Amino acid sequence: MSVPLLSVENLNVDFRTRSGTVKVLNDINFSLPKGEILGIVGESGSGKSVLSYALMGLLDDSAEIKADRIEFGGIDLAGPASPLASIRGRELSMIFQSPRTALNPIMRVGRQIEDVLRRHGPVSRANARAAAIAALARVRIPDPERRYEAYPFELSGGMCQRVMIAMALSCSPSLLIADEPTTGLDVTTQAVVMDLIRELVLETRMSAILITHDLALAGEYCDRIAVMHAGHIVEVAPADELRSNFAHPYTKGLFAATPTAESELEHLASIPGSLPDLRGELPPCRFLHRCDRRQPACQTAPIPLRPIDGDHSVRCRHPL
Ligand SMILES: Nc1ncnc2c1ncn2[C@@H]1O[C@H](COP(=O)(O)OP(=O)(O)OP(=O)(O)O)[C@@H](O)[C@H]1O
Repeated sequence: MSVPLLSVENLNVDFRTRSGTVKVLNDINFSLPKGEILGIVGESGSGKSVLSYALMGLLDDSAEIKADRIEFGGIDLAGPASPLASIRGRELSMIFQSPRTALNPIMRVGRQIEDVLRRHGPVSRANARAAAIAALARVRIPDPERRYEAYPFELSGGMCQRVMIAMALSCSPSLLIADEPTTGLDVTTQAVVMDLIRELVLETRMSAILITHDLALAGEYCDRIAVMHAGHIVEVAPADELRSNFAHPYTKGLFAATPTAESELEHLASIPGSLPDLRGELPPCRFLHRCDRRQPACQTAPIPLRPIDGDHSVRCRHPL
């Protein structure tokens, strides 16, 4: 098997707060080959954004990050001399939800791209404008010379997200992390933005992590999907395998709650209960109190993510 672009082993993130330690991520393990799109899916509060911020080194000082290994392109990102700050924006890039708020409202979008190029890339002042226009053209923005001059408020939400993608890709990163990149966009624009991300991944052989609460979106655009619940990866599998052979009761619940072209609204089921409070003692299975398959053995630690078939792993004592 080829060496993955990113390997994460036993990543844990706690936050120190006035009301105690919040154990947000626990025993996170996954790897990402070159050219693959990995979806990270889970309901709100499951830890998807904290995971992406931890990988980007963007968590604030209240976060305590521990990992046995985070290796990116052969570089150790978990050690004390992590070069993360110097590769962020260049090798590792991120796009966020709400592109309009991520862009500077009083600066022309072309100049914002130029700034990124000049900060991270080998682009001279004389070439920056042409390079920024080329970056806009690459994300299929029509009439890029004219759009270079636009302010964010003059562009639609979909166009702003393309500008963000242009900025993120301007230095040809090896990994793009997209955190809910289509939130707030209408369905047609969502598809245009996701098609663009997929095309660019294929074109450049970069890898991508798509963070989303939308299992259907992940199923359509990702090669593999990791399902998160309350700070654990509870299941990971190739997208098709997950759809046809999900093994974790939480994944089953997520599928039952996900609309499809055929499903009718009244047949969608919500997942019972809510995420556990992440302060204080937590059971080894954080889904325990919501699960209709729980058994006494589910209270016995540890419950690791273990392979059940090829590239398919599950963290459950009593899988489906
Ligand atoms: N700075 C912080 N201090 C304490 N707890 C935090 C902090 N940041 C995040 N959390 C907690 O971490 C958990 C995971 O949050 P996160 O934002 O990663 O969830 P998410 O899955 O991305 O949700 P959403 O889809 O709503 O963005 C939540 O319980 C949240 O309250």
